[in-house]
Amino acid sequence: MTQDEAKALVGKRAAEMVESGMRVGLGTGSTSVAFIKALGARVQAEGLKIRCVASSDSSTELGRSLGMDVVTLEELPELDLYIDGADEVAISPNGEFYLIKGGGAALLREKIVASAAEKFICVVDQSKMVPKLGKFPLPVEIIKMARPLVERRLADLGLNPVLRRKKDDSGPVLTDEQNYLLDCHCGVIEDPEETAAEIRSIVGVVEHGLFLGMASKVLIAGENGVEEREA
Ligand SMILES: O=C[C@H](O)[C@H](O)[C@H](O)COP(=O)(O)O
Repeated sequence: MTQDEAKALVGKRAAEMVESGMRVGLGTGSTSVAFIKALGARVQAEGLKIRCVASSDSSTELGRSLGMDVVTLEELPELDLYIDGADEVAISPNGEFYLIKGGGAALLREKIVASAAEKFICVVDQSKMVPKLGKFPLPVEIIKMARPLVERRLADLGLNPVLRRKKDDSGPVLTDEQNYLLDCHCGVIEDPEETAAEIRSIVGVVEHGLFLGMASKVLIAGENGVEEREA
């Protein structure tokens, strides 16, 4: 199975978990695109009645293009379910899911929408499962003018921050909230709770990509189909 096939499979399985009447948070990234497409297909084929809030402008546009009712968090402040991908998933010593998110620059809105939901189901392919977080650079969203200060503080913590630039190198990536991203090449994160607290304490940091204990279920697509794991 290719990675794209795995994403399509897990996206479809997640879409099957949505019931009519639900208020649903839409994630961002390629796995979430597979989920949103599968959910849109159900809305069109079955007339599923759902209302959604999306975690990025791109997911808002995709959902609406598929005929889904995508509104703002102001209009729909409480959600039943949030479904989104991750860049890495590890299991903490006490059985919680630890995630790194933000590879698609949407971590801030993702954390906000996930926090508004009663339940967060994470959808990944097998390649995202790791024993410990940190191979994938940890994204940190920062206020633009604070960059020199935050970079220095993150470097002092040994987190090796690098400003994320556009693929064509025409300038820094801006998030939907018009902030910069620093990707921290920290290597293995031994204590994610401590790292999260250290990063959070730096003035100018808006949010970081550690989602600790937020997802209650992870759907993992692999050669044998989709495995479900509960926290
Ligand atoms: O900012 C983006 C998100 O956190 C994505 O959910 C994450 O990067 C995973 O994306 P993908 O499903 O494309 O691997």
